[in-house]
Amino acid sequence: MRRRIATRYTIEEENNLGRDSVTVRVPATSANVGPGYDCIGIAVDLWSEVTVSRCPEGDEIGFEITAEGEGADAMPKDETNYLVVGCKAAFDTANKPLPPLKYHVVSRIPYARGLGSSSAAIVAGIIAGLVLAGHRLPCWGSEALLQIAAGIEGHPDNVAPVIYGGIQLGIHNGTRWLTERVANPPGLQMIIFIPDFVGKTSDARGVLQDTVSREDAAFNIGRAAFLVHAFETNNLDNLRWGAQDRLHQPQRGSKLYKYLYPMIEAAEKAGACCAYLSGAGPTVMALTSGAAGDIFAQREKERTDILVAKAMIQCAKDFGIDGKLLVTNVVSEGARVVKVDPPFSTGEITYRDNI
Ligand SMILES: Nc1ncnc2c1ncn2[C@@H]1O[C@H](COP(=O)(O)OP(=O)(O)O)[C@@H](O)[C@H]1O
Ligand SMILES: N[C@@H](CCOP(=O)(O)O)C(=O)O
Repeated sequence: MRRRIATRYTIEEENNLGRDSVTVRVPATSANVGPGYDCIGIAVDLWSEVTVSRCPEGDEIGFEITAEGEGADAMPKDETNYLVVGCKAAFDTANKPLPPLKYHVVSRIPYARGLGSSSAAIVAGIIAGLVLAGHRLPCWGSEALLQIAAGIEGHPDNVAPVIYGGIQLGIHNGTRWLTERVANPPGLQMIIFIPDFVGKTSDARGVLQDTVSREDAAFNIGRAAFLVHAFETNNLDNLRWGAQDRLHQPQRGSKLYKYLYPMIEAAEKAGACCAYLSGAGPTVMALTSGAAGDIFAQREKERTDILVAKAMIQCAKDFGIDGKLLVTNVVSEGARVVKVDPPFSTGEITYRDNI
């Protein structure tokens, strides 16, 4: 049963009290957009939900992680799970000991496929921990949540869009992580081929050389500028050039994912604005434009998603790779609390979803 916090507290005081249970929704993300290795990422309209609750008094099981959906069996069920790592970081920040907690994940983000399941878990854990601990972070100008999350993950291209949604440009300025939102052109769709096999980011980072030539660096700088300009000006024809990369795709393509360049070529030939390796792979992401409102209400001859999807599926077949094809959108909103006990809403103020 939902308990309410006694009315002797002001709303501000009440919101800073710890909670018993919280549910956080976190989006998938597509990092390394084209040349944006370790810095440009996009939030994907595909969400997991994590509930973290304090163990009730007298509970004999104590700490527990349960999961359903994508990667439910494979994900760690001990303190190495990023949900716990994130939650612990939040309690550390609040200067409070981590209490025994129960974690339940409804996982819809494909596990270790290049769609940011690990960053989603880190951010969900941090937000859940902050709410349970009743601790508020400064955000405007200092973006403390980003500092904690990127500090754990080591790069901002997944965690920034998980937190803020949309298309994010993240850097480290030597002291702290910064991220900025880039315009999300209306009608952009994501056509995503997700192979059935796992590709761990740690392994895929291992195939990259430590140095790059001046020519390749210049190539990527120009492409990254073109990419951001294309998003900002809605000049989607330029995404084709803006998504080209020499920093990680050629290495990962030749050593790990032979289908990568043929699939990019097939998607672009079928009408995609661009295609690239999502995160560290094995997923391939194609972006198409022209979705007007709900795509199912749009005339098929005006849609490119079906042709691009078919071309990517055919390419996977040619390479003997099983997988699934998902069509979804860029999402402008990031992680959020969807349920909390006791709730934040009072008799006076009701928050979205009545949380
Ligand atoms: N809650 C979690 N969800 C997903 N991955 C987790 C979680 N906790 C720890 N991990 C680790 O993160 C790895 C997945 O991350 P990664 O290889 O970067 O792929 P992804 O692209 O899905 O983020 C797993 O192999 C696992 O070792
Ligand atoms: N910049 C990182 C991105 C990893 O993304 P993921 O979704 O595969 O975890 C890298 O290339 O290693």
